[in-house]
Amino acid sequence: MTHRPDTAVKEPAPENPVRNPLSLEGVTLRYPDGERPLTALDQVSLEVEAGEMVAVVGPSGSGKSSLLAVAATLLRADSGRVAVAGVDVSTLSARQRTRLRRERIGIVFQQANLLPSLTAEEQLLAVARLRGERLAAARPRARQLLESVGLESGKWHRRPHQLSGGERQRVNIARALTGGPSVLLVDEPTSALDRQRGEQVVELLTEVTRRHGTATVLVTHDRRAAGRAARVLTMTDGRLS
Ligand SMILES: Nc1ncnc2c1ncn2[C@@H]1O[C@H](COP(=O)(O)OP(=O)(O)OP(=O)(O)O)[C@@H](O)[C@H]1O
Repeated sequence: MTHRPDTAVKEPAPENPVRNPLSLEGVTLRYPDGERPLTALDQVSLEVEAGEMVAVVGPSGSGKSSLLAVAATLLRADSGRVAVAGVDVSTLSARQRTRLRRERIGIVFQQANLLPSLTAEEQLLAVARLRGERLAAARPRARQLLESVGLESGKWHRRPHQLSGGERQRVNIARALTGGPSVLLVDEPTSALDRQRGEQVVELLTEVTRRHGTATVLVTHDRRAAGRAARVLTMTDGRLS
């Protein structure tokens, strides 16, 4: 059986993107570390526009993942302002932050953190269900997304262990796009992949950013991958330049 995407289901219109999808102003983040707290982010400011991909490079321990965690509203900044889709996240309750994250932010981690017992399609449906979507609407959208990230329809019913690393990362990206996010945060998506597959995934991210109009932040050690971004910023000891 072949699965044809329902062409009546539209992607979020990139021509009508959210204004100010992601903005960080003078953000500082400290972790408790013995006597003196460790400053992981030091007055970091960053604005990413809809349809723009910004790469963040820098040595290990410089604060790249911390930046993503703060932008994802998973960690609260000690000072400064983080706004997602124009909303200052410090004004929100924990519940409102979770909702904002579900509705506005797509997150792609280093390893594709897929649920082992679910098929590719079910990974996306599980997210749609959390968002309260009906299966009848969610299924065609899930299939459209899987198709748009280049996963062949014959593989939509495979579980993660039956997919290659590159295919898993495609499912991971499709899952992150399920809610039609304004912001896409991506942490080292190529680290588990060989060079060719890594390049394909970065190519896919540039395409997704353009087509879905996301404000994308790509954290990577890979200078070549970073070169595909509109801007490349460097993190050094918690400072972004
Ligand atoms: N939960 C934590 N508690 C205390 N210190 C932490 C915690 N998480 C990270 N750090 C420290 O904060 C600094 C920044 O870490 P972060 O993970 O953001 O760096 P990174 O640039 O993403 O590194 P890598 O490239 O190795 O993933 C490091 O010095 C790290 O040891």
